Amino acid sequence: MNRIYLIGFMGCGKSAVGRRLSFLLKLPFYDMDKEIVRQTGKTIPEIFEQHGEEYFRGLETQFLQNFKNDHCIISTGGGVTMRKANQKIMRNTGLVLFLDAPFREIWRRIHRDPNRPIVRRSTREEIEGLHKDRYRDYKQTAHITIRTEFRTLRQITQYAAFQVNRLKGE
Ligand SMILES: Nc1ncnc2c1ncn2[C@@H]1O[C@H](COP(=O)(O)OP(=O)(O)O)[C@@H](O)[C@H]1O
Ligand SMILES: O=C(O)C1=C[C@@H](OP(=O)(O)O)[C@@H](O)[C@H](O)C1
Ligand SMILES: [Mg+2]
Repeated sequence: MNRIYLIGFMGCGKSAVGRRLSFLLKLPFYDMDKEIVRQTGKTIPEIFEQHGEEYFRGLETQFLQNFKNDHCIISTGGGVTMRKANQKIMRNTGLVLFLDAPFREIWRRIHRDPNRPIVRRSTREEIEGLHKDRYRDYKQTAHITIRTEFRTLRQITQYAAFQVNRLKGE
């Protein structure tokens, strides 16, 4: 339980909250997407275009299987819960926080972002369907669900830190 994983749909705030939470809790921060970009030397869109989504999903699992650091915060990619093996690794090696943001807010944040290949190739309806399809996996993988609606990044970060300290008995 030494790691803190942030899970949730694209645009829910995993990377933004993860960075802030690492500062607040004085823990190292890793963004899974950025680690994959660093390891491959390719952007996420390039990996999708050159190797396909399934190859990218394998890189996510490899990251979780090979990652050795403890006492850190890891912001995952929004699709990491698609594989049960990934769910199991996260639940067994850390505290999993699900950032549960409303779809209309998610769409406002991501619909123009060129760095999310799944958004670029999909309609709003398809992305909303993906959000619905993945919701149960997020809930089942998480130890704690944090609803982000009507909360600022600062409030979400402080609440996440409170929950982490509460569960760690500090
Ligand atoms: N609670 C929030 N309030 C306002 N903006 C937010 C909030 N959470 C995330 N954002 C913004 O939304 C965008 C997507 O956030 P990001 O952390 O990249 O999401 P994820 O890593 O979950 O895909 C970023 O520009 C981020 O600053
Ligand atoms: O939801 C997904 O399948 C994905 C989410 C992305 O990360 P963010 O959730 O940080 O956007 C990134 O891993 C990739 O584009 C696939
Ligand atoms: Mg992110």
